[in-house]
Amino acid sequence: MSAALAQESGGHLPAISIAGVSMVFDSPSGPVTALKGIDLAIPKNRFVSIVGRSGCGKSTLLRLICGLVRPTVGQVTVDGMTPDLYQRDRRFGFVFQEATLLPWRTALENVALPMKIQKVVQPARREERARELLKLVRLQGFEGHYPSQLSGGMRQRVSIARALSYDPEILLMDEPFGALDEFTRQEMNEELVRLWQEQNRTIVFVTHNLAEALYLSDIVVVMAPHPGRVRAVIEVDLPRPRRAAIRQGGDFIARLARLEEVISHD
Ligand SMILES: Nc1ncnc2c1ncn2[C@@H]1O[C@H](COP(=O)(O)OP(=O)(O)OP(=O)(O)O)[C@@H](O)[C@H]1O
Repeated sequence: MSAALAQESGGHLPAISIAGVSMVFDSPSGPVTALKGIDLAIPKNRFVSIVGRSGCGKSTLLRLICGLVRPTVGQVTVDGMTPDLYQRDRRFGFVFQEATLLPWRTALENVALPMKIQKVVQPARREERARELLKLVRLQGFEGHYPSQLSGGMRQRVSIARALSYDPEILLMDEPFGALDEFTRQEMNEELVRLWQEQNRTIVFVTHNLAEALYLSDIVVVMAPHPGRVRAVIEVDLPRPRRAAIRQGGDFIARLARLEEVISHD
């Protein structure tokens, strides 16, 4: 466990513990070491971003956390259990870069669907809950719209509402705003900060955008490539609640410059 993060978790069981993890993939040109010697403890209810150059293993780390792949060496535990068990018992919420909505279902139906498939909410409550969630992401009035009738930002809001539908304690987000224009991206950042502040959840958020990582996070994990490893774990002690204007402040700009320096240290 990283000392900084262990301290951050106040000595309690972290939400996610990654201990001595290495991940080697077979490829036609030989083995690829995607991750090497990763030790990381992600505390409960914190917003943690993972940043780093392309190919440094950010997505692989997320896939290990949710049990989509198993480490070659080392151990991943989520709330004290294996990722598989956690996924079966409690479930992660996922949001990916592309809003993977079903085009033939309305926004309301897309949000309600996981509750139906996973039978986690009483049938009579599903529609009501889907409506509440769409309201939470400020999409009231768009319940009957199909994905093709929504903007990219709106589709990502539907994805977030859908990920929250079965009330996951841990939300895994892989470049969720990467395909959005800068203005919509900042708007979505503010929405996510608001949502996170209203609800207690652990969020692990992968991004290439350092300003986004700083603005959103309590902790930024900086990774380095070849092989993928943790270069630094940075605590972001900017006050909360955070408003968009904080990005123009000297404190924020100085932190951003330091973060850029750490990343470009290859
Ligand atoms: N299934 C796989 N088979 C072989 N190699 C893989 C596989 N998945 C990932 N890799 C390799 O592992 C390394 C890390 O990939 P990963 O996608 O985790 O990086 P990333 O930091 O998320 O990259 P990006 O920022 O470009 O999305 C890369 O060299 C990639 O080619």
